[in-house]
Amino acid sequence: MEAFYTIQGEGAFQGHAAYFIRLGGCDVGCVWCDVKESWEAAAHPDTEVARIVKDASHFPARVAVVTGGEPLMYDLGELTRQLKDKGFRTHIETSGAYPLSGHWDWVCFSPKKFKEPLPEVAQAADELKVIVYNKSDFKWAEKYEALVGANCRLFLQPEWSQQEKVTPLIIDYIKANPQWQVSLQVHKYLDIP
Ligand SMILES: C[S@@+](CC[C@H](N)C(=O)[O-])C[C@H]1O[C@@H](n2cnc3c(N)ncnc32)[C@H](O)[C@@H]1O
Ligand SMILES: Nc1nc2[nH]cc(C(=O)O)c2c(=O)[nH]1
Ligand code: SF4
Ligand SMILES: [Mg+2]
Repeated sequence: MEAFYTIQGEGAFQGHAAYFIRLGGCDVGCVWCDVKESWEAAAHPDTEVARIVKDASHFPARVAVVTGGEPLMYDLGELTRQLKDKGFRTHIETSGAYPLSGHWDWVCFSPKKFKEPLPEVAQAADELKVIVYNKSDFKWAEKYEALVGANCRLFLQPEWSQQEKVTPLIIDYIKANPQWQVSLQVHKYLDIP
């Protein structure tokens, strides 16, 4: 759908320069999704994997973040192979609703109530990032905390439109459950992609 060089705004790599590769297509249907224009894969032109990787190589950072849409709707073996050949660390942002494919240095798993995630993705997660839209999402976070591995980093991220309401709840929750960290979408505050 698009690719852009920016600062990772969320989670464990927040603040690091990275090349984002956004794949079109998603049927998870999050009511608050901040890239609904990505949902319809056919609305975006196909791009050759080699073209994507060549474009990425023009920038100095060697972290590529594959996102979407839901990137695991595709077999990501070839894309990640070519990125690794060019020296990139490969990171993925996924809801975990489709089987894991590709070779990843970092898996950010953000499970959604709108489409059941697969346990194999929870097991592979390096980072669990739960979006908090209302207070029922803390129970949802705990459900997935129990499914990820022992070394998985744990983040709670306010849903953008609800941040004034839910950020104070997140702060109280993390003070009581210090294994969790807060993740803010800093690119939105910085007004960068
Ligand atoms: C647009 S999604 C694309 C990747 C994948 N479909 C997923 O949901 O993980 C990228 C990240 O943005 C988060 N996100 C989407 N809409 C959001 C919103 N309104 N507020 C906060 N985070 C949001 C998702 O949870 C995910 O972690
Ligand atoms: N700067 C920036 N950081 C991000 N982290 C995850 C994003 C995503 O949409 O997957 C994202 C994004 O869209 N922009
Ligand atoms: S899974 Fe990701 S891309 Fe799909 S609707 Fe939800 S937030 Fe948007
Ligand atoms: Mg985004």
